Amino acid sequence: HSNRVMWFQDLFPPNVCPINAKANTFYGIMFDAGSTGTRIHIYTFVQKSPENLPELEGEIFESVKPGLSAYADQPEKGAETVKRLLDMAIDAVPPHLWKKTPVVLKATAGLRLLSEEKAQALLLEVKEVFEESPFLVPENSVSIMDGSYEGILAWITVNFLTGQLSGQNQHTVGTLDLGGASTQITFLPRFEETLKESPGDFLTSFEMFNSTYKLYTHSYLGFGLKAARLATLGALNMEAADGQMFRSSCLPKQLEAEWHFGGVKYRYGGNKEGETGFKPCYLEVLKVVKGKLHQPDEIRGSSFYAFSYYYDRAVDTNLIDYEQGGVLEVRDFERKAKEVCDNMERYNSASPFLCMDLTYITALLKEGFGFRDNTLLQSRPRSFIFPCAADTHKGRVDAIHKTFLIHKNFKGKYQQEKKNKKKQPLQG
Ligand SMILES: O=c1[nH]cnc2c1ncn2[C@@H]1O[C@H](COP(=O)(O)OP(=O)(O)O)[C@@H](O)[C@H]1O
Ligand SMILES: [Ca+2]
Repeated sequence: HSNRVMWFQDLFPPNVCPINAKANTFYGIMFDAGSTGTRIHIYTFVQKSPENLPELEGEIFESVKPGLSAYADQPEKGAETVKRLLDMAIDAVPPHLWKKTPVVLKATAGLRLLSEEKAQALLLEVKEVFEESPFLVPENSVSIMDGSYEGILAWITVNFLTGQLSGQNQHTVGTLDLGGASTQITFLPRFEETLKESPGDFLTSFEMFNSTYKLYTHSYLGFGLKAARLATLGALNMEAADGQMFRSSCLPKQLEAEWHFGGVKYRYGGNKEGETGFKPCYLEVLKVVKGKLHQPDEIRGSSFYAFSYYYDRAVDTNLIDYEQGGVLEVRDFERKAKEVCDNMERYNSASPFLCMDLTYITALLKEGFGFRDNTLLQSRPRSFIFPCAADTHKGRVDAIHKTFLIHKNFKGKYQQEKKNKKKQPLQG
C-alpha cells in the first residue's frame, strides 16, 4: 500500500501538482483508442467551491501498442489490452470513489477504417470489460469519436490552456494534428470569405463560456502518417495484401521488410534497380495528396500549432527540442526531407520510413493544405502547456483535450453548419 502512495507522489510532487483525496476530489477515466496505440488518462479534479468549475489537478497516464484496430479479428484480445490498463485505475482511484468515477473510451481513425462489423465487435468487448469493472459506465461510454469533434477538442485544448479563450483579446491559434490514420485541421476563420467558400460540413459552431465559436475543422480519414505510407506504397485498403511486394523510391534501395497495420500484414521494400531520393519520392507522395484536400486561402498567412507526428518527426530530426518543442517553418520539413532522402545510407539507423514520412509531411502541408514555405508552425510537447503531465509522456500534446470529454461542466454542445451547397468530392 505504501508503495502505491510513493509512486503516486513521484508522478505529482505535492508542491507542483498537489493531489490529496479530499471530499471535493473526483476522478475520471478516459481511454484514447488511437490507430497506433491505446492510452489511459486517469484525471483528478478538485472543486474548490460549489460556484467554481472543477479544476484539473493531476493525471496518470499509460499507453500500450498496438492500437485496438490491430485486433480487428480478435476482439477479445483487444479488449484484454484495455482491461490491463483499467487495472491501473483500480490502484489509482480510492475504492470509495470507484462507483462515482466514470470510464469512457473514444476510438479514432483506426476503428473508423475498419468495417462496421469488426469495429462494433471490438467496442462491444470493451463495453463488457467496463461493465465488469467497479467504475461508473455512462450511456454510450464506448464509441467512435466523430472526426470534427476530434478537431475542435484539440483546438479548444490548445487555446484554452494557453489562455486564449478567457481574456478579451482572443488571438486563437489553429491546430494541426497528424495521427496514424487520420489528420485534422482546425482554426477560427477571421474572414467572411472563408465561411462562404468552405464546404458546409467543414464549419462547426459550438458554445463555451458564453461565447459561440464557428470553427473550420475537418478530419481527413486515410491521411494520417501510417495510412499515408500505405497509400504511397499503393497498398491502402488492400485486405488481401499477402505476398505482394510494395516498392517505393522513398525507401532504402536494398530494404525488404514486413509491416503490420490495422491487422493486415504488408511486404514492402526499396526500388532495387530504379530511382530513390527526394525527387522521385516527392512525386510518389504527391499522388496521395494533390487535389484531395480543401485549401482555405486564409491559412496561408497564419501560424498553426502542430502536434502528434508533426512533433515526433520534428524531434526525430533535431528540428526542435524534445522537452521545449519549438517554432519551425514548413520549409524546414522540406529541407530535412531532402537531407534524409538523398542520403538514405547515412540514416539507416533511423526508421526506414523517415524519408517517406518527412516527404509526406512536406507535401501534405504545401500541396495538401496549401501552406506557404514560410508558414510558422509551433510544435510543443504536451508538458509545455500541461505541466502536471507525467514524465512518461512529456512528448505529447494532443491528449489533453480528453479532459473536456469527462469534465462534467463542459457540455461540448456543437452543431455542424448546414448549407445547401453541393458536397465537394473530398475525402473525410
Ligand atoms: O496521449 C498520447 N500519448 C502518446 N501519444 C499520443 C497521445 N495522443 C496522441 N499521441 C500521438 O498521436 C500520434 C499517433 O496517432 P493516433 O494513434 O492517435 O492515430 P489516430 O489519431 O489517427 O487514430 C503519435 O504522434 C502520438 O505521439
Ligand atoms: Ca489521435
